[in-house]
Amino acid sequence: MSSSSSSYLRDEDLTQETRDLISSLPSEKGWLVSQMYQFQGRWHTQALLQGLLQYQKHFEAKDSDIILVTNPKSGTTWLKALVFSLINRHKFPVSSGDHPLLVTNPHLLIPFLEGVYYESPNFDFTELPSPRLMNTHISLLSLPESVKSSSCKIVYCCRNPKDMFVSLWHFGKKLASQETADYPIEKAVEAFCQGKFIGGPFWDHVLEYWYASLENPNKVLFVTYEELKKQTGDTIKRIAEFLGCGFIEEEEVGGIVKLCSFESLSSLEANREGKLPNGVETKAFFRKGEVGGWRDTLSESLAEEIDRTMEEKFQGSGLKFSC
Ligand SMILES: Nc1ncnc2c1ncn2[C@@H]1O[C@H](COP(=O)(O)OS(=O)(=O)O)[C@@H](OP(=O)(O)O)[C@H]1O
Repeated sequence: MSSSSSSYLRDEDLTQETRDLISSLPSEKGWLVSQMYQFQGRWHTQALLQGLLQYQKHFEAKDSDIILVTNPKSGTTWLKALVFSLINRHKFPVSSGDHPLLVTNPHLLIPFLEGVYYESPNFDFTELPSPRLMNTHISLLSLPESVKSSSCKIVYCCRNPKDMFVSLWHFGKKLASQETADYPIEKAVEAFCQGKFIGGPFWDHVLEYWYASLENPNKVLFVTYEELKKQTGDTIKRIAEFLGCGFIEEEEVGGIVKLCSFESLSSLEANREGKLPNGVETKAFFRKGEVGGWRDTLSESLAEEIDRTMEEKFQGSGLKFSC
Protein backbone atom coordinates (compact mmCIF):
# COMPACT_ATOMS: atom_id res chain seq x y z
CA MET A 1 0.00 0.00 0.00
CA SER A 2 1.23 3.50 -0.74
CA SER A 3 1.44 5.96 2.13
CA SER A 4 -1.64 7.78 0.83
CA SER A 5 -3.80 4.67 0.59
CA SER A 6 -7.34 4.85 1.88
CA SER A 7 -8.48 2.81 4.85
CA TYR A 8 -11.62 2.06 2.79
CA LEU A 9 -9.47 -0.10 0.57
CA ARG A 10 -8.04 -2.16 3.40
CA ASP A 11 -9.66 -5.13 5.05
CA GLU A 12 -8.58 -4.63 8.63
CA ASP A 13 -10.96 -4.00 11.51
CA LEU A 14 -13.76 -6.13 10.13
CA THR A 15 -16.37 -7.46 12.51
CA GLN A 16 -17.20 -11.15 12.61
CA GLU A 17 -20.63 -10.27 11.18
CA THR A 18 -19.00 -8.71 8.09
CA ARG A 19 -16.56 -11.60 7.71
CA ASP A 20 -19.44 -14.10 7.88
CA LEU A 21 -21.46 -12.20 5.33
CA ILE A 22 -18.49 -11.72 3.02
CA SER A 23 -17.77 -15.42 2.98
CA SER A 24 -21.23 -15.99 1.46
CA LEU A 25 -21.06 -13.24 -1.19
CA PRO A 26 -20.00 -13.41 -4.83
CA SER A 27 -16.56 -11.86 -5.17
CA GLU A 28 -14.41 -10.58 -8.02
CA LYS A 29 -10.92 -9.28 -8.46
CA GLY A 30 -11.00 -5.52 -8.98
CA TRP A 31 -8.48 -3.03 -10.30
CA LEU A 32 -8.71 -0.63 -7.38
CA VAL A 33 -8.91 -3.29 -4.72
CA SER A 34 -7.71 -6.84 -5.05
CA GLN A 35 -11.13 -8.21 -4.11
CA MET A 36 -14.64 -6.79 -4.13
CA TYR A 37 -17.93 -8.26 -3.01
CA GLN A 38 -21.43 -8.14 -4.45
CA PHE A 39 -24.15 -7.17 -2.01
CA GLN A 40 -27.67 -6.06 -2.99
CA GLY A 41 -26.59 -5.99 -6.61
CA ARG A 42 -23.57 -3.69 -6.08
CA TRP A 43 -19.83 -4.24 -5.74
CA HIS A 44 -18.20 -3.11 -2.51
CA THR A 45 -14.87 -3.07 -0.75
CA GLN A 46 -14.91 -4.99 2.53
CA ALA A 47 -14.59 -1.82 4.60
CA LEU A 48 -17.36 0.07 2.85
CA LEU A 49 -19.57 -2.98 2.97
CA GLN A 50 -19.16 -3.02 6.73
CA GLY A 51 -19.97 0.70 6.81
CA LEU A 52 -23.05 0.08 4.70
CA LEU A 53 -24.28 -2.70 6.99
CA GLN A 54 -23.93 -0.47 10.05
CA TYR A 55 -25.54 2.43 8.25
CA GLN A 56 -28.52 0.27 7.23
CA LYS A 57 -28.87 -1.01 10.77
CA HIS A 58 -28.42 2.16 12.81
CA PHE A 59 -29.09 5.29 10.78
CA GLU A 60 -32.37 7.00 11.55
CA ALA A 61 -33.24 9.69 9.04
CA LYS A 62 -35.02 12.88 10.10
CA ASP A 63 -37.44 14.77 7.88
CA SER A 64 -35.09 17.76 7.82
CA ASP A 65 -32.03 15.75 6.66
CA ILE A 66 -30.29 16.49 3.39
CA ILE A 67 -28.45 13.58 1.80
CA LEU A 68 -26.08 14.17 -1.09
CA VAL A 69 -25.72 11.08 -3.26
CA THR A 70 -23.09 10.51 -5.91
CA ASN A 71 -21.07 7.86 -7.60
CA PRO A 72 -17.43 8.36 -6.61
CA LYS A 73 -15.65 11.01 -8.71
CA SER A 74 -18.87 12.59 -9.89
CA GLY A 75 -18.70 15.94 -8.11
CA THR A 76 -19.07 14.93 -4.45
CA THR A 77 -16.51 17.39 -3.07
CA TRP A 78 -17.94 20.27 -5.07
CA LEU A 79 -21.57 19.45 -4.21
CA LYS A 80 -20.66 19.21 -0.54
CA ALA A 81 -19.08 22.66 -0.64
CA LEU A 82 -21.98 24.19 -2.58
CA VAL A 83 -24.77 22.81 -0.39
CA PHE A 84 -22.85 23.47 2.83
CA SER A 85 -22.36 27.11 1.89
CA LEU A 86 -25.95 27.41 0.68
CA ILE A 87 -27.70 26.08 3.78
CA ASN A 88 -25.31 27.84 6.16
CA ARG A 89 -25.24 31.20 4.36
CA HIS A 90 -26.86 33.06 7.27
CA LYS A 91 -24.58 31.48 9.87
CA PHE A 92 -21.49 31.78 7.67
CA PRO A 93 -21.90 34.61 5.14
CA VAL A 94 -20.12 33.49 1.98
CA SER A 95 -18.16 36.70 1.66
CA SER A 96 -16.79 36.52 5.21
CA GLY A 97 -13.08 35.94 5.59
CA ASP A 98 -13.57 33.22 8.18
CA HIS A 99 -15.86 30.88 6.27
CA PRO A 100 -15.24 27.23 7.33
CA LEU A 101 -14.62 26.21 3.71
CA LEU A 102 -11.60 28.51 3.62
CA VAL A 103 -9.83 26.41 6.22
CA THR A 104 -11.45 22.98 6.05
CA ASN A 105 -11.70 20.38 3.32
CA PRO A 106 -15.41 19.81 2.43
CA HIS A 107 -15.13 16.12 3.35
CA LEU A 108 -14.31 17.13 6.92
CA LEU A 109 -17.41 19.30 7.15
CA ILE A 110 -19.93 16.84 5.77
CA PRO A 111 -19.83 13.22 6.94
CA PHE A 112 -19.63 10.38 4.43
CA LEU A 113 -22.15 8.00 5.95
CA GLU A 114 -20.77 4.55 5.15
CA GLY A 115 -17.22 5.81 5.71
CA VAL A 116 -18.04 7.15 9.18
CA TYR A 117 -19.95 3.99 10.09
CA TYR A 118 -16.83 2.00 9.19
CA GLU A 119 -14.21 4.24 10.78
CA SER A 120 -16.09 5.54 13.83
CA PRO A 121 -19.04 3.23 14.53
CA ASN A 122 -19.82 5.21 17.69
CA PHE A 123 -20.10 8.56 15.91
CA ASP A 124 -23.26 10.27 17.13
CA PHE A 125 -25.18 11.53 14.12
CA THR A 126 -27.82 13.07 16.39
CA GLU A 127 -25.19 15.65 17.43
CA LEU A 128 -24.97 17.14 13.95
CA PRO A 129 -26.54 20.58 13.59
CA SER A 130 -29.91 20.75 11.89
CA PRO A 131 -30.50 20.39 9.01
CA ARG A 132 -28.08 17.50 8.99
CA LEU A 133 -26.06 17.40 5.78
CA MET A 134 -24.46 14.06 4.88
CA ASN A 135 -23.34 12.18 1.81
CA THR A 136 -23.33 8.63 0.57
CA HIS A 137 -22.41 6.63 -2.54
CA ILE A 138 -25.00 3.97 -1.75
CA SER A 139 -27.56 2.87 -4.31
CA LEU A 140 -31.21 3.76 -3.85
CA LEU A 141 -32.01 0.11 -3.23
CA SER A 142 -29.56 -0.10 -0.31
CA LEU A 143 -30.56 3.13 1.45
CA PRO A 144 -31.88 2.57 4.98
CA GLU A 145 -35.65 2.35 5.16
CA SER A 146 -35.93 5.57 7.18
CA VAL A 147 -34.25 7.55 4.39
CA LYS A 148 -36.85 6.33 1.94
CA SER A 149 -39.86 6.71 4.23
CA SER A 150 -39.02 10.06 5.83
CA SER A 151 -39.37 13.43 4.11
CA CYS A 152 -35.62 13.93 4.01
CA LYS A 153 -34.27 15.32 0.74
CA ILE A 154 -31.82 13.67 -1.64
CA VAL A 155 -29.65 15.68 -4.03
CA TYR A 156 -28.10 13.34 -6.59
CA CYS A 157 -25.19 14.48 -8.72
CA CYS A 158 -24.19 12.48 -11.77
CA ARG A 159 -21.20 12.96 -14.08
CA ASN A 160 -20.67 11.79 -17.64
CA PRO A 161 -19.26 8.26 -17.38
CA LYS A 162 -16.05 8.89 -19.34
CA ASP A 163 -14.90 11.75 -17.09
CA MET A 164 -16.04 9.87 -14.00
CA PHE A 165 -14.11 6.77 -15.03
CA VAL A 166 -10.98 8.75 -15.89
CA SER A 167 -11.15 10.68 -12.62
CA LEU A 168 -11.38 7.42 -10.66
CA TRP A 169 -8.64 5.89 -12.80
CA HIS A 170 -6.17 8.61 -11.83
CA PHE A 171 -7.32 8.61 -8.19
CA GLY A 172 -6.97 4.83 -8.13
CA LYS A 173 -3.44 5.00 -9.51
CA LYS A 174 -2.42 7.03 -6.46
CA LEU A 175 -4.18 4.80 -3.96
CA ALA A 176 -3.94 1.33 -5.38
CA SER A 177 -1.83 -1.38 -3.89
CA GLN A 178 1.13 -2.67 -5.86
CA GLU A 179 -1.03 -5.62 -6.77
CA THR A 180 -3.54 -3.47 -8.65
CA ALA A 181 -1.38 -0.48 -9.68
CA ASP A 182 -0.33 -2.05 -12.98
CA TYR A 183 -3.86 -2.97 -14.01
CA PRO A 184 -4.34 -2.27 -17.74
CA ILE A 185 -6.78 0.51 -18.55
CA GLU A 186 -8.45 -1.65 -21.23
CA LYS A 187 -9.43 -4.18 -18.58
CA ALA A 188 -10.62 -1.45 -16.23
CA VAL A 189 -12.87 0.03 -18.96
CA GLU A 190 -14.25 -3.42 -19.70
CA ALA A 191 -14.98 -4.00 -16.00
CA PHE A 192 -16.56 -0.53 -15.72
CA CYS A 193 -18.83 -1.19 -18.70
CA GLN A 194 -19.81 -4.59 -17.29
CA GLY A 195 -20.62 -2.95 -13.97
CA LYS A 196 -17.89 -4.82 -12.07
CA PHE A 197 -16.58 -1.74 -10.41
CA ILE A 198 -16.62 -0.40 -6.86
CA GLY A 199 -20.15 0.87 -6.21
CA GLY A 200 -21.11 -0.33 -9.69
CA PRO A 201 -22.85 -0.95 -11.90
CA PHE A 202 -22.56 2.80 -12.49
CA TRP A 203 -25.48 2.60 -14.93
CA ASP A 204 -27.95 1.11 -12.45
CA HIS A 205 -26.93 3.61 -9.77
CA VAL A 206 -27.60 6.55 -12.07
CA LEU A 207 -30.82 5.17 -13.52
CA GLU A 208 -32.33 4.34 -10.12
CA TYR A 209 -31.93 7.91 -8.92
CA TRP A 210 -32.88 9.35 -12.32
CA TYR A 211 -36.24 7.53 -12.28
CA ALA A 212 -36.74 8.36 -8.59
CA SER A 213 -36.26 12.06 -9.40
CA LEU A 214 -38.88 11.83 -12.16
CA GLU A 215 -41.34 9.91 -9.98
CA ASN A 216 -40.82 11.92 -6.83
CA PRO A 217 -39.35 15.32 -7.68
CA ASN A 218 -39.95 16.64 -4.16
CA LYS A 219 -37.79 13.88 -2.72
CA VAL A 220 -34.94 13.50 -5.22
CA LEU A 221 -33.28 16.25 -7.21
CA PHE A 222 -31.06 15.08 -10.08
CA VAL A 223 -28.27 17.41 -11.18
CA THR A 224 -25.20 16.80 -13.30
CA TYR A 225 -21.58 17.83 -12.93
CA GLU A 226 -21.80 19.20 -16.47
CA GLU A 227 -24.73 21.52 -15.71
CA LEU A 228 -23.01 22.62 -12.52
CA LYS A 229 -20.02 23.56 -14.68
CA LYS A 230 -22.06 25.34 -17.36
CA GLN A 231 -24.66 27.06 -15.18
CA THR A 232 -23.36 26.95 -11.64
CA GLY A 233 -25.53 29.81 -10.38
CA ASP A 234 -28.77 28.50 -11.92
CA THR A 235 -28.09 25.01 -10.59
CA ILE A 236 -27.48 26.40 -7.10
CA LYS A 237 -30.84 28.19 -7.37
CA ARG A 238 -32.53 24.90 -8.39
CA ILE A 239 -30.96 23.18 -5.39
CA ALA A 240 -32.01 26.07 -3.11
CA GLU A 241 -35.59 25.88 -4.35
CA PHE A 242 -35.68 22.10 -3.94
CA LEU A 243 -34.35 22.36 -0.38
CA GLY A 244 -36.78 25.16 0.44
CA CYS A 245 -33.95 27.52 1.33
CA GLY A 246 -36.12 30.61 0.84
CA PHE A 247 -35.12 33.68 -1.10
CA ILE A 248 -31.50 33.85 -2.07
CA GLU A 249 -29.84 37.07 -3.22
CA GLU A 250 -27.98 37.09 -6.56
CA GLU A 251 -24.97 38.34 -4.69
CA GLU A 252 -25.07 35.31 -2.40
CA VAL A 253 -25.34 32.96 -5.38
CA GLY A 254 -22.31 34.66 -6.93
CA GLY A 255 -20.43 34.38 -3.64
CA ILE A 256 -21.16 30.64 -3.39
CA VAL A 257 -20.10 30.06 -7.01
CA LYS A 258 -16.80 31.80 -6.35
CA LEU A 259 -16.09 30.30 -2.95
CA CYS A 260 -16.71 26.75 -4.22
CA SER A 261 -15.04 27.05 -7.61
CA PHE A 262 -12.32 24.56 -8.48
CA GLU A 263 -9.77 27.37 -8.62
CA SER A 264 -10.67 28.76 -5.18
CA LEU A 265 -10.98 25.48 -3.31
CA SER A 266 -7.97 23.80 -4.87
CA SER A 267 -5.68 26.70 -4.02
CA LEU A 268 -6.45 26.65 -0.27
CA GLU A 269 -3.92 25.21 2.13
CA ALA A 270 -6.59 22.92 3.60
CA ASN A 271 -6.98 21.34 0.17
CA ARG A 272 -3.32 21.24 -0.76
CA GLU A 273 -1.95 19.80 2.45
CA GLY A 274 -3.21 17.41 5.05
CA LYS A 275 -5.10 14.15 5.07
CA LEU A 276 -8.56 12.89 5.89
CA PRO A 277 -8.92 10.38 8.75
CA ASN A 278 -9.07 7.60 6.12
CA GLY A 279 -5.54 8.49 5.04
CA VAL A 280 -6.35 10.16 1.71
CA GLU A 281 -4.55 13.43 1.01
CA THR A 282 -6.96 16.35 0.58
CA LYS A 283 -5.29 17.39 -2.67
CA ALA A 284 -6.37 14.07 -4.21
CA PHE A 285 -9.91 15.46 -4.52
CA PHE A 286 -8.78 18.23 -6.87
CA ARG A 287 -7.19 17.18 -10.15
CA LYS A 288 -8.45 18.99 -13.28
CA GLY A 289 -12.11 19.72 -12.64
CA GLU A 290 -12.98 19.75 -16.35
CA VAL A 291 -15.74 18.52 -18.59
CA GLY A 292 -14.34 16.34 -21.40
CA GLY A 293 -10.95 15.92 -19.72
CA TRP A 294 -11.17 12.17 -20.49
CA ARG A 295 -9.62 12.87 -23.91
CA ASP A 296 -6.08 12.88 -22.57
CA THR A 297 -6.46 9.42 -20.98
CA LEU A 298 -8.89 7.36 -23.07
CA SER A 299 -8.11 6.18 -26.58
CA GLU A 300 -10.85 6.62 -29.17
CA SER A 301 -11.78 2.95 -29.00
CA LEU A 302 -12.05 2.94 -25.18
CA ALA A 303 -14.19 6.09 -25.30
CA GLU A 304 -16.42 4.40 -27.88
CA GLU A 305 -16.74 1.33 -25.68
CA ILE A 306 -18.08 3.48 -22.83
CA ASP A 307 -20.33 5.45 -25.20
CA ARG A 308 -21.80 2.27 -26.67
CA THR A 309 -22.52 0.89 -23.21
CA MET A 310 -24.05 4.20 -22.11
CA GLU A 311 -26.37 4.30 -25.13
CA GLU A 312 -27.46 0.75 -24.53
CA LYS A 313 -28.00 1.18 -20.78
CA PHE A 314 -29.68 4.60 -20.91
CA GLN A 315 -31.81 3.82 -23.94
CA GLY A 316 -35.38 5.00 -23.46
CA SER A 317 -34.61 6.70 -20.15
CA GLY A 318 -34.35 10.23 -21.52
CA LEU A 319 -30.94 10.53 -19.92
CA LYS A 320 -27.86 11.21 -22.02
CA PHE A 321 -24.48 12.87 -21.97
CA SER A 322 -23.06 14.41 -25.09
CA CYS A 323 -19.59 15.25 -23.81
N1 LIG B 1 -14.94 22.76 -6.92
C1 LIG B 1 -14.86 21.90 -7.92
N2 LIG B 1 -15.32 22.22 -9.15
C2 LIG B 1 -15.23 21.36 -10.17
N3 LIG B 1 -14.70 20.12 -10.08
C3 LIG B 1 -14.24 19.74 -8.87
C4 LIG B 1 -14.29 20.60 -7.74
N4 LIG B 1 -13.75 19.96 -6.70
C5 LIG B 1 -13.35 18.76 -7.13
N5 LIG B 1 -13.64 18.63 -8.45
C6 LIG B 1 -13.38 17.47 -9.32
O1 LIG B 1 -14.28 16.41 -8.99
C7 LIG B 1 -13.61 15.16 -9.15
C8 LIG B 1 -13.56 14.45 -7.81
O2 LIG B 1 -14.83 13.89 -7.62
P1 LIG B 1 -15.48 13.69 -6.19
O3 LIG B 1 -15.41 14.92 -5.43
O4 LIG B 1 -16.82 13.09 -6.44
O5 LIG B 1 -14.51 12.59 -5.56
S1 LIG B 1 -14.87 11.67 -4.30
O6 LIG B 1 -15.89 10.70 -4.73
O7 LIG B 1 -15.32 12.51 -3.21
O8 LIG B 1 -13.59 10.98 -3.98
C9 LIG B 1 -12.21 15.48 -9.66
O9 LIG B 1 -12.35 15.46 -11.09
P2 LIG B 1 -11.12 15.24 -12.07
O10 LIG B 1 -10.35 16.51 -12.04
O11 LIG B 1 -11.73 15.02 -13.42
O12 LIG B 1 -10.34 14.06 -11.58
C10 LIG B 1 -12.00 16.87 -9.12
O13 LIG B 1 -11.00 17.59 -9.79
